[in-house]
Amino acid sequence: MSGLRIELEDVTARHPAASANMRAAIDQLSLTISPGEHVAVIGPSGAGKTTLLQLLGAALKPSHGRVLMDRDPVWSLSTRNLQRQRGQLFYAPQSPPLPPRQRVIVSLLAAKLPELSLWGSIRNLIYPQHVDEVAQALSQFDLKEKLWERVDRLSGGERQRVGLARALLAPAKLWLVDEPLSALDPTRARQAIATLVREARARQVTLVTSLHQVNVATTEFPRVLGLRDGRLVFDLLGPEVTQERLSELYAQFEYELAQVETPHALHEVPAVKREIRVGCA
Ligand SMILES: Nc1ncnc2c1ncn2[C@@H]1O[C@H](COP(=O)(O)OP(=O)(O)OP(=O)(O)O)[C@@H](O)[C@H]1O
Repeated sequence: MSGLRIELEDVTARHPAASANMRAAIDQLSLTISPGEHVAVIGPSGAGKTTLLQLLGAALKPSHGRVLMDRDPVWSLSTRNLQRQRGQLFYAPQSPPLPPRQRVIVSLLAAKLPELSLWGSIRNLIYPQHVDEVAQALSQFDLKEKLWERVDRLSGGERQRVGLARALLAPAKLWLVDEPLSALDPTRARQAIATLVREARARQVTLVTSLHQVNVATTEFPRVLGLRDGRLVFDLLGPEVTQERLSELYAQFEYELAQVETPHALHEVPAVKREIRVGCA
């Protein structure tokens, strides 16, 4: 399966709940992402990173401009064809909405739904299939022992990694991953992103990830987009993202940049920190 080509043509977007006097969340943005490309999106809080991923995933309709997937303008497609296009995407939100009482295995199998028949989907809920495939995906994120665990008995970091492991099961040509490292300590974060990038490359899928960890973006991703106030400040190769460029992008938000761990600090992290445990039943 090869990756999806995706284009934004002069796109402006507002959230339906945003007040009328608020600036557009994405403002006149044009962009082409080639099949199989790996792109990181960085920028201060509120820059529009999540909104950009929602636009790329045809989850938010632009108020102006066009979104094209494999050259098809998605918002001109019939409902059926739009659904078919969406079936080619995998979207991992920052906090994966995993049903609390569900087993991890069932949560991962849900990612396969676009390729399963109705009967296959129902059967999977009652008698989970593809156990080896799910175990393999979990082991990539060091979670193999959690296969039959309930989702609400996982830590925040484990839930986030389960959310990422779902990508490996999805029959998708485009992975859109929103801040995948927010609940992970630096060591786990580095492992998780390396796995994501490696598996995306092996499958030739297009990967777009928003990140707060600037050093991870510039070292792991060949292309880095700098977003601020809904506008593209830069579109550069990873090594071209200099300190000056970052200072410009994060001006007045330097404290966000300061919180991002440096590659040097990464080596100093001695061990995996405890991850926050949430929602224990
Ligand atoms: N559901 C929503 N309703 C109304 N406004 C929204 C909504 N989601 C985001 N916005 C607004 O759109 C703008 C861009 O938000 P977005 O979440 O895309 O930024 P971000 O770069 O992902 O931020 P963060 O790094 O904090 O997650 C912000 O001004 C935000 O307040």
